[in-house]
Amino acid sequence: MAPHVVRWGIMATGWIAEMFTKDLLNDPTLRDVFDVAHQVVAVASSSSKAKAEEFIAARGITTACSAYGDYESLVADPNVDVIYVATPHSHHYQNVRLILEAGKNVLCEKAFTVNAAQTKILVDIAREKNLFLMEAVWTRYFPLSIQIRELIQKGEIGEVLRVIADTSFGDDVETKWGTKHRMVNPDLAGGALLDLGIYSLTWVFQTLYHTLPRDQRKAPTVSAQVTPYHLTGADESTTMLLNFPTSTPSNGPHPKQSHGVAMTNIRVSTDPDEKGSAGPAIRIQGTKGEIQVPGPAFRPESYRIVPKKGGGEVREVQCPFPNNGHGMFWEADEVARCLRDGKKESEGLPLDESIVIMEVMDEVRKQGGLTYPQKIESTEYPVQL
Ligand SMILES: NC(=O)C1=CN([C@@H]2O[C@H](COP(=O)(O)OP(=O)(O)OC[C@H]3O[C@@H](n4cnc5c(N)ncnc54)[C@H](OP(=O)(O)O)[C@@H]3O)[C@@H](O)[C@H]2O)C=CC1
Ligand SMILES: O=C1OC[C@@H](O)[C@H](O)[C@H]1O
Repeated sequence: MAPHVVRWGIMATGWIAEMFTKDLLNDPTLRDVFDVAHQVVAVASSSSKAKAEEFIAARGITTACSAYGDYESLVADPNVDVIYVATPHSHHYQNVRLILEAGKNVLCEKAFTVNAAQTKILVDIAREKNLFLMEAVWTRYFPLSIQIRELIQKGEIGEVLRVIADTSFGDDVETKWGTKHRMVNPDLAGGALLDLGIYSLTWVFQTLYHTLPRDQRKAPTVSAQVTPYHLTGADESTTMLLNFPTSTPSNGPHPKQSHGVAMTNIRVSTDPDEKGSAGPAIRIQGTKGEIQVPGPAFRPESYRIVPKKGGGEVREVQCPFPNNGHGMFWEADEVARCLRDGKKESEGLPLDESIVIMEVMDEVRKQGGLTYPQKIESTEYPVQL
């Protein structure tokens, strides 16, 4: 049977838009996907039409593809099924709302928005208008993540009681990021938490929360420490301790709760010598053993199942990225299947889970005194940023 083809519009022409588009153009059959396929039919740049044209040419797109010099024209294009939003997180609320108001489906880069209030409004609008909406947390859709979630659900490592996840870059922050780059610029909702901490939280949530039946998923309590970057006030280091209550009785005498330790830092690294000497970026610890995942947390290539002493051999599982892909095609395949099947959200990251994670980040920011300019925290629409 012919694959279901989804027609994509790309909003913005920066780094991740390039990576995502390359993956859309990667032949799905080379990753054993035969039921869906992708076409890039429009690209919009807020800078100029020429920039969108250059992007299309540089990606080698030879099928019909419109170039727009503003985002409004993209959302009005009747040929587009779904728009991928690749602007800085400061702009996601305004951009996604523009798309939803125009009646189109959306895949929006992480972090979904600046705060939970913005996410909730977008979710409400998508639901009211019966549109598809998904936060583009690509890591969730890797076969590696799916396998690990299934192993946990099958009880491979027993009851999971603690997860430690780190997503940290050991950068010379002043030299590498200065004050204007989106990584550290408060006007663009910069900082470690929203950019990288979301991956540590993804690991904590996809193992301790998402693996439970929906009616047993409960928001965690949070305690956090935040260190501001002295030049801009955006966070350069955030450490979070999450406590998840569980409603099911434990299989032993231990307490009915699990802990997540989610860390992010842009001055010290998960992997300082880039040889893995520091050990796994993620440890998922259960009563029968643990699963270890070498970093980076956003794009791991392997994992290890380490049974408790006497429980069997250590097993190493490699999860390569087919055809030199970046790995974003798996989330795109998920979007295509949801659209084909008439689903309005993805099971891999339901909208209510995105909201809970945004609420956790709100609480972390509150405890750490991390604020952004009112203009980008606002739920007002439309606002020119
Ligand atoms: N999933 C992943 O692995 C990754 C996700 N990301 C996420 O993607 C988003 C974009 O990141 P990235 O591509 O690295 O960023 P870039 O700065 O490379 O690109 C952002 C693009 O957004 C558009 N834009 C619109 N308004 C502004 C503005 N005021 N300032 C800057 N850019 C603007 C520009 O495109 P134009 O001029 O064409 O409109 C710009 O090129 C972020 O939310 C980030 O968290 C980033 C990296 C990796
Ligand atoms: O989402 C991301 O993942 C990859 C990192 O290199 C990037 O800074 C971040 O935005």
